[in-house]
Order: sequence, then C-alpha cells, then structure tokens
Amino acid sequence: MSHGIALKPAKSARSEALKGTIRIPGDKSISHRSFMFGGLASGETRITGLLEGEDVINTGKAMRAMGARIEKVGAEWIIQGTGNGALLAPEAPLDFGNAGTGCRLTMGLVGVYDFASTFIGDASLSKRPMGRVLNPLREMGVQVSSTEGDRLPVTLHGPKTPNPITYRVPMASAQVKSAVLLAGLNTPGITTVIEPVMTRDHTEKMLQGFGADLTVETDAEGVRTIRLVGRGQLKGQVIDVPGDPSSTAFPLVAAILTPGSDVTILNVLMNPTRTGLILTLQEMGADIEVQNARLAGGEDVADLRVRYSELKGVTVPADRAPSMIDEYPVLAVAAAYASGTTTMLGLEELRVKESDRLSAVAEGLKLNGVDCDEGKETLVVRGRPGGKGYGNAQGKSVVTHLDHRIAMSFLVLGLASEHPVTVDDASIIATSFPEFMDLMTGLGAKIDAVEGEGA
Ligand SMILES: O=C(O)C1=C[C@@H](OP(=O)(O)O)[C@@H](O)[C@H](O)C1
Ligand SMILES: C=C(OP(=O)(O)O)C(=O)O
Repeated sequence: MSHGIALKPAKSARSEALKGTIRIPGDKSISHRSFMFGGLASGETRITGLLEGEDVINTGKAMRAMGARIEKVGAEWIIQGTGNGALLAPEAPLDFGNAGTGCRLTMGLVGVYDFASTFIGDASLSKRPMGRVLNPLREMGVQVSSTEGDRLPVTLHGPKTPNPITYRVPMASAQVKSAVLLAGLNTPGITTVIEPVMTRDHTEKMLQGFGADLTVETDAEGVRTIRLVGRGQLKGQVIDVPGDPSSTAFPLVAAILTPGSDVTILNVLMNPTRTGLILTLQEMGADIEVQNARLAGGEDVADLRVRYSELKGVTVPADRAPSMIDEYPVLAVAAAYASGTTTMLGLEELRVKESDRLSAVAEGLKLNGVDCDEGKETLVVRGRPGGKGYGNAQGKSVVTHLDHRIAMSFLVLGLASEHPVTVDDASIIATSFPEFMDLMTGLGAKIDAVEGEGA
C-alpha cells in the first residue's frame, strides 16, 4: 500500500464534552509479532483482537509470501506456520508500506536465510535508516545490497551458516533488538543482545511463549543481556491481543483537553515499557483512573477512566523516552493546553520515525499558534490553557509527512482550539488506527473529512 498520491485532508473543531466507553483496537507491536511468530512456528496459531491496520496487514502478506497460511475465520485469524528455519524464498519484493516495525523485524527474520529477499516501502519508509539493522546482519554474514545511506530498497542474502553474534544495541530501539533476536532464530548457537536501556519487551516475552530458549538477565545498572539459543522449535499459540496504548493516547488526551469529558477506554495494554505517557499526564495533573487492573495472556491490562483536567507543565526526563516514544506528538499537544512550560528531553529517536517527528510537531504547533522551541533532541512547549487563538493560521493545513501520529495528534489539538485545525492527510491514519475517526466522533468529537481539498 502506497501513500502520498491522493491526500485526504480532515478538519477538527472545538467539541462539546466527549462521553462514552470505547474499546481500543489491538496493539500494533504485538499484532506484527503475532503474524510473524505464528507464521514461523510449527502448527496452528489463533489470534483474536489483532490490529487490522495497514502496517500489520503488510506483515501478514510478507509472511504469506514466505510460506505461512493465514486466513480470517469470523473474528479469529488462523495461521499455519512453516516451522522455524523453513521460510520460503519470497518470489517478489516484500512491500512493508509505511511500517518500520514490519520491515526491520522481517529483515532479521529472513535476512539470514541462504536466499535473496528484497524489501520495499512507501516514500516515508524509504527515507528511514535501515543501517541500524543491516549492520548487525552484516556481522552475522548476510550480504546486503542497499540504496545510498542504507535505505530501501534493500536486498539481503544470508550465508550457508550465519554467525551467532553478541550485539550491544547502540540506540534505544526495540526494532533493532528484535531484528537481531529474530536473526538468531535461524542461526546455530547463542545469539546475545545487550540492551543498555530497556525498550518494549514484546519480542522476548512472545518468543518465550512460542517455546524459544530465551533468557534475560538484568544487572544492577539495568543493563539487560538477552540470550537466544538458535534453531530451536517454535510451537503455534493462542493469542488475544490487548488494546494499543499508543492508539489509546489520542482519545485519552482528547478527553483530558475537552471540558466536561468523561471517557472510559477498555482493555488497554499496561506493560510498564509502554506506560510513560500515562505517568507523565498524571504528573501534569490529569485525572486518569486505572480500573480493573488484571493479567491477560501474560500482559498487564486495565481499563482507563479519564476526565477533563487542568494540566500544568512538567519536565519529562530522557530516561522515560523508550516507554512513550510514539506518544510525544500527542503529549506536545497536551502540553500546549497546560499552564507553564513542558520540557521533553532525550528525543533524538523521534527524528527517524515515519517523519522527523520533532520538526513535524514543532512546525505544526507553530502553525497553530503554540509557543514552542525545537532543540536538537528536546522540545519545549509553553502552554495556554483554554487554547485561545489556537488553530490553523491563514487557511494552511498541518503537514503530516505520511505520519499517522502527526495526523491524529493535530486533529486532537483542534478539539479544544478556538479555531478549527486541518491536517493535509487523514488517510495515513489507517496504517495504525483505522477506527480512529469513528471512535472519536462516536465520543462526540467534531472531526470531518474535508471535501475537495488535497493534492
Ligand atoms: O518494536 C516495535 O514494535 C516498535 C518499536 C519502536 O521503534 P524503535 O525500535 O525504532 O524505537 C516504536 O517506535 C514502534 O512504533 C514500534
Ligand atoms: C514509529 C512507529 O511505527 P513504525 O516504526 O513501525 O513505522 C509508530 O507507529 O509510531
């Protein structure tokens, strides 16, 4: 799926109170991995609650192209996997659309096989750095042919026998950690990943669930050493994917910013590597009640009741970034309505997402009259409670740069701003949260597609 040809703008306008109870679709990270590990494992995997966003569907297509049988029966996805080590050579390039996770993890998964696989994506993914995954794969003996700067298209060809490596992940990235571990699945011996800063741990937990011989040791400084014994058997599993905390962020912040709101969001994944935004919003004074906290399929899950709140600015420490890395755009929007200054530190990884999110957020905030400063790896927002004067300047739209989180964040900004906010492309939201418009308007948000605009 390619984006950027027919842009579909959308407009949000100051809304009455948001009210109601919603269930957020499945977590994107867990959904990608469910298709990948189910497609690889021996026997049957059954998945409910899968996120059917474009990113995840592209991962499913890639797994099918490598021999997995995947079908949807009623509400369930049923997969017959190939067995570990038995993926087939894809006959055509694997197109990951907009998805860094699908692309980078699959590079690890299949890149070490002794055949060629080619990876392509949309204009956004084609700009993103792949060297972070290609470098460890090169160390394992993979032949890499890539476009300048290690961008897509990339073709990989694994060696007869890959080398097990010990790899210290140089940046806080669950995608890099996961790519190396997945390469280790088809490598003899022990592949070791050292993770100085903990990132989301879905790969480790799910591989253990599928029967991989994987251990994690954490030292006194919090440095994690993950060891995976290669070429073991993986067995199909039954998975119920919990709701995505990154998608939850949008109705959550929308309810906090819109006077009179009272919204309950059901079945949200509360894995501590994903809850940095909730903690930060609570520090800012947000009224978020965690209800029915429970364990489901080995993950913490809860319902969240959130009410309109007056926020105050805070400093968000750099070490919290991995647990809320995709939530900074919408946190910046919340900060725009807080009294005082919010300072966000340690944001270097935001520059290599679907867009340079640090610049895209700062540009969008300024276009809407929000006072902010973009630093090399920081963002400072000086908020204005009530949002007086906020809204698109001179009829211009927020430029979303093929980035779903930029599109959703600025539509949320418009729900509490004095003037409406238009974004240039709402179609990109379907990559991660196809139900966004319906769920938000169902709560009472004023968001519409804009007819007759766009390229
Ligand atoms: O492993 C994953 O599922 C993800 C890891 C993060 O990327 P990085 O590893 O690049 O930080 C995150 O931004 C992305 O949305 C999903
Ligand atoms: C960064 C994201 O995803 P990916 O890297 O998979 O494109 C995201 O969903 O915000």
